[in-house]
Amino acid sequence: MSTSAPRLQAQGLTLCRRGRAVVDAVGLALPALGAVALVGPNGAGKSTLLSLLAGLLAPQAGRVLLDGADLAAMPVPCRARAIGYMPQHFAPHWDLRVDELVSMRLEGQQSALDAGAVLEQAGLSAFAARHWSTLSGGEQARALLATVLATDPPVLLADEPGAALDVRHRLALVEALAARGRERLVVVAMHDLDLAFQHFERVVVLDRGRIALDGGAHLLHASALDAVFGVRFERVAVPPHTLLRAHRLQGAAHAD
Ligand SMILES: Nc1ncnc2c1ncn2[C@@H]1O[C@H](COP(=O)(O)OP(=O)(O)OP(=O)(O)O)[C@@H](O)[C@H]1O
Repeated sequence: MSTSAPRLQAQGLTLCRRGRAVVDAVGLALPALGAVALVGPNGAGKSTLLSLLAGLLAPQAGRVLLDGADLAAMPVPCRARAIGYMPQHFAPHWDLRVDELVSMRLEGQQSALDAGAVLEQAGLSAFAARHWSTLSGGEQARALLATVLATDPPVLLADEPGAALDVRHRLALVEALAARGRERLVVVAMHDLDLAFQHFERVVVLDRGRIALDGGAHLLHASALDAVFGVRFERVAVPPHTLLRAHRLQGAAHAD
């Protein structure tokens, strides 16, 4: 991962919900190039942190800097061009055709591709004339990601983009995102720890709103990983990788 000046930076980022900090004084420096996986148990604050980094939520304390400038003070169109955001759930108000929806999302963005080309690249041409609501969750996710990628944002923040994908498409997606990290900054919230450690050069582990671990594949061996997820991980050597097999802790309840 590059050591140049951060492209995106979180400083003391805090957001409270129902009197509890769900993102708690998070500091993070993310360079212009790199693929970062954001992992953590359910409710750890991954989606909230991504929304804060995208400027979609305003923090109660702290700030986000994009190329050193305060994101909150930046006009929304500038943010929208700089930061591509793929939400966990996307349901348009209007049930448009897939090609209409992709066209609308490309409007005003500097994309060299039109909707037809975006859908073709994603292997989704056959869905162009279908209404969005008739696509499966995985087909929607693939169309959405292809659309976001077509706008080529310097920063891409994706919230569990592979959650609805079958194993082949999930692998293709993770490989594409990791490859994109060689040219741009990509931050992906995800649950699959094996994919995160195998494909992403940096893994940020969030626990109850705080960064518990932040580093490369060596974190696989950190005992803190077991504590964060409330399981015992068996490290299984499958050269060249180490895979994690989770075992439930006997007789110990993990506090949520
Ligand atoms: N609108 C809201 N109102 C109240 N609490 C919220 C709201 N949105 C999120 N939360 C709470 O904030 C915490 C963090 O939620 P967040 O969605 O960021 O977690 P996450 O790590 O993305 O979880 P998951 O892996 O389950 O998607 C959770 O405890 C959640 O219940």
